[in-house]
Amino acid sequence: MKEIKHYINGQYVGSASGKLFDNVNPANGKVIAKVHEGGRDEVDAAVRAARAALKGPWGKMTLDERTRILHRVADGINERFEEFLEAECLDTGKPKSLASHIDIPRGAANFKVFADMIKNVPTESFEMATPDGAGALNYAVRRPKGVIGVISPWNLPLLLMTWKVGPALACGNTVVVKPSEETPTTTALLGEVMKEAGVPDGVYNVVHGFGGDSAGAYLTEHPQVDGFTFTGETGTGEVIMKAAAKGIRDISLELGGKNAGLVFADCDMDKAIEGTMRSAFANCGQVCLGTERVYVERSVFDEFVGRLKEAAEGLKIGPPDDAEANLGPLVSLEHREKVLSYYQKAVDDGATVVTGGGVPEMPSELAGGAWVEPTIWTGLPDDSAVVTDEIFGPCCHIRPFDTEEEAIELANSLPYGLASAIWSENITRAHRVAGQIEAGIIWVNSWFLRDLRTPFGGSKQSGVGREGGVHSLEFYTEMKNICVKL
Ligand SMILES: NC(=O)C1=CN([C@@H]2O[C@H](COP(=O)(O)OP(=O)(O)OC[C@H]3O[C@@H](n4cnc5c(N)ncnc54)[C@H](O)[C@@H]3O)[C@@H](O)[C@H]2O)C=CC1
Ligand SMILES: O=C(O)/C=C/C=C(\O)C(=O)O
Repeated sequence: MKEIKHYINGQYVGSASGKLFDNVNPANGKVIAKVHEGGRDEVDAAVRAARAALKGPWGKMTLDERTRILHRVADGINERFEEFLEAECLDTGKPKSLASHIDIPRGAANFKVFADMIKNVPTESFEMATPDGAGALNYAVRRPKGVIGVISPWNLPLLLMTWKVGPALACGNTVVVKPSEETPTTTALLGEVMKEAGVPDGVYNVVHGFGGDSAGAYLTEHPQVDGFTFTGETGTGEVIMKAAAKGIRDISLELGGKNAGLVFADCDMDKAIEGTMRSAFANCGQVCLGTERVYVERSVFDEFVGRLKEAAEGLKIGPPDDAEANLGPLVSLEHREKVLSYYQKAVDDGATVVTGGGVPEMPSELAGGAWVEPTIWTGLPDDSAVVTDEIFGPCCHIRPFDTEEEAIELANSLPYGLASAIWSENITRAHRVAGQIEAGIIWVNSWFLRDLRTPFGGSKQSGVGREGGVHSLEFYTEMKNICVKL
């Protein structure tokens, strides 16, 4: 059986404890690899290697050399595209048609975009007057923050891990990555690409394991890590924030959401259906930006519900290699338990199940997989947990509204504030509503249209800080002002 090891100081190494855990293919429930579980020793070795590399060749490299190497990392991912694709789809079960358009290309782009950005974004300077009339000149310079702890989730494993590692390395930091225990493979494979691209040993380190009382917690408790970037559940974000408080380490947190889609009667209905379909069901609903609450203006409510039902029933459920499949399994049987508990709760709370609500019948070779039906509900009270909790499955609840004010109030009614999608052809209304939604990311007549230069992150309990564009540079560098008296 294949073993997945840590990548520390440029070498693949096993755990001193000899502890291994299973890496399971969620499409059929079969074990595909054994993964080494990191303990404090491995985390400590990785952090030490990262710290040494800061002082070594990486820290001494010119910006030109560093960014050329990061371009080679991106090229290396693209050259091994099929290998990354296969690995990502085995770990997650997601359709290859999806991962080949989103996950793997973005994994490569995350290195190129931030390598180019750090070379081109200027810093500030201010001339000032002084009492002696000679004046002074202030100018800011960026310096790497140091060793960054990267804790990444399982829903878009390569995409979200490199979304952090790309800018961190571009800014001259070194990293220790703790990928999700569910999806370790592409993070491990990236070590080979780093080596081939000429990234010095110790710059990119990976320690596998779980969160609490395992590699994740040991990393956040390690005093020699200078900052943490995390994507995942809000509760985990709180735990990481507490750990980072010791030693006053910086954090960037991209957390849960329960995102609202607002469909106005003046929308282009074809676009609204297509966009809501993607936002509710893409990646089997396992996207933090996804729409789990849909509010539809009453006059088009029945039409919208009918058309979304028809579209959801047209989804093809299947394994990664099925070229026609557009809905894979959930990431694990454990996660399916969580999603199915909400499917049951919806029924208990009096929902009308418009479509789905259960487990699809799959051929015998896939019967052990984490499959669920895409599901739509109407008729739930606003305080049902199905409407207030992040489910992270292929499902949404649709509720009518009567006025713009009511739609805005409903959208803002939860403690989350990650993303929202507004569907209206009245551009004045769209701007007006967008300005009032309490969320970090608003799409108008689109969803998941991503420009990597834009600020990305959540408000309220959906996150702390922004990454993307210059905001990534802000987080991954220390800005220093130098004031020169003339
Ligand atoms: N992209 C997102 O916004 C994601 C949201 N979620 C949400 O979270 C729910 C639970 O899924 P999980 O995989 O358990 O999410 P999680 O937030 O616990 O896991 C994400 C990462 O954090 C690590 N982690 C967990 N506890 C930690 C700790 N105490 N210290 C350091 N690292 C820790 C995990 O090992 C993993 O690498 C999902 O059902 C979904 O609702 C999960 C994954 C991604
Ligand atoms: O950076 C992106 O384009 C996608 C981000 C998605 C998430 O952060 C998520 O699903 O957690």
